[in-house]
Amino acid sequence: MKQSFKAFRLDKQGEDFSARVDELLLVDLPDSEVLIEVHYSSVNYKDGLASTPNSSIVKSYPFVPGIDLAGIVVESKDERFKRGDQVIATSYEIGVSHYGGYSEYAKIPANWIVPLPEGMSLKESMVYGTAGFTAALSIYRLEQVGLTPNKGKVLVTGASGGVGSMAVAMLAKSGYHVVASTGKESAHPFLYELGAKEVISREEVYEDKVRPLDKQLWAAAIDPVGGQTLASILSKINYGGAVAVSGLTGGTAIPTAVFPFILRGVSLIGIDSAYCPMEVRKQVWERMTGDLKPKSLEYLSTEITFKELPETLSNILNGKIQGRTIVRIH
Ligand SMILES: C=CC(=O)SCCNC(=O)CCNC(=O)[C@H](O)C(C)(C)COP(=O)(O)OP(=O)(O)OC[C@H]1O[C@@H](n2cnc3c(N)ncnc32)[C@H](O)[C@@H]1OP(=O)(O)O
Ligand SMILES: NC(=O)C1=CN([C@@H]2O[C@H](COP(=O)(O)OP(=O)(O)OC[C@H]3O[C@@H](n4cnc5c(N)ncnc54)[C@H](O)[C@@H]3O)[C@@H](O)[C@H]2O)C=CC1
Repeated sequence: MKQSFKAFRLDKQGEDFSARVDELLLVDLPDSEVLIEVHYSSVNYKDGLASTPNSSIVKSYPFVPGIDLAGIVVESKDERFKRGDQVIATSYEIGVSHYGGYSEYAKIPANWIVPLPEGMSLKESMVYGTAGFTAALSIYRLEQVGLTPNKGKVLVTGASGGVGSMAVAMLAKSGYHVVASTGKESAHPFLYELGAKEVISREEVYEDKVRPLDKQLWAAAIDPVGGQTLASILSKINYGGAVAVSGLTGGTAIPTAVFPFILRGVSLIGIDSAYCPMEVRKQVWERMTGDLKPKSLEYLSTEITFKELPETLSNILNGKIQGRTIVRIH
């Protein structure tokens, strides 16, 4: 093992903010049971937020962001893991208050680690990353309240992004009629290729007004956008349908009324990937190697290195990313 290693580190002293690749020592890492040689990480919207000077995500500096990582165990003080094991670590406090994946090495609490499922490579696990896990968890939760392909069309918003594109590909793989909504005309061929049956504009979901109830269009929706888009979706969901909301790229306030809930029995399901219980987490990761695995995972992702991180983190906040971006670390 090298004496020092590379990590993308944020620092803030007063008003001076910096984000650059630094040399770190093992003693710089937070003390945790499992030392991992990181092979891949990924770029999520939350990583973009974390890497801004006035972030609502990172509470203290210096800090290494990256909410996702996959790699090989170097040493472990916990008997559940041993040297050479291939593992995934996403969520919890990783990349939030615990040094994250943009680092050649990471020390992670054993309770936060998922063994790499059989049949999945480290690289594939990061093409999924938190975004893919969130899409899969959304499907899992919608199916728990009765969603099946014969119930009708399923809307996916923010469809060109990480959670959105993963949701389109996984739903299509499972036989759903997917309606993908995007603000980017250039993303239409990509979304059809992922398996969307229809691609619609953002305005076809929300234009400028939310009606208390509207025409019933979709059996369910996966919504990483939130805000007025979510309010509008709720008014257009079929009787007895459900919406799984995970994100806030379109805003945090939801100007809705009680009518979809009390007159159509619509359910609003909150999706949290960060503290999703380990038992459910493992089941969802297993499904991503099986029935939910899209036909071409590679097609969904772009690979970058440390060098391209600053630009990519800024681009994801500006809606300029298509699909998933993985970061090759080792
Ligand atoms: C991959 C996942 C995602 O992408 S999720 C989307 C990205 N996340 C965010 O944008 C959340 C960033 N956080 C905030 O903007 C704020 O913390 C807040 C608006 C959620 C609340 O801010 P406020 O200033 O009102 O209060 P506190 O920060 O002091 O928190 C109040 C209370 O809530 C607990 N809390 C804060 N963040 C989280 C969280 N992410 N998950 C669960 N709980 C959270 C915090 O600990 C406080 O509880 P307390 O019991 O008082 O400790
Ligand atoms: N609840 C949870 O556990 C998780 C939440 N998230 C949240 O989900 C959202 C998406 O995350 P990623 O897929 O990583 O980001 P992303 O940047 O890859 O995708 C975001 C998508 O939203 C679209 N978008 C941006 N502004 C919009 C608007 N005003 N109206 C409609 N669409 C808009 C973008 O064009 C893009 O397609 C973020 O808010 C993120 O914080 C992501 C993962 C886990």
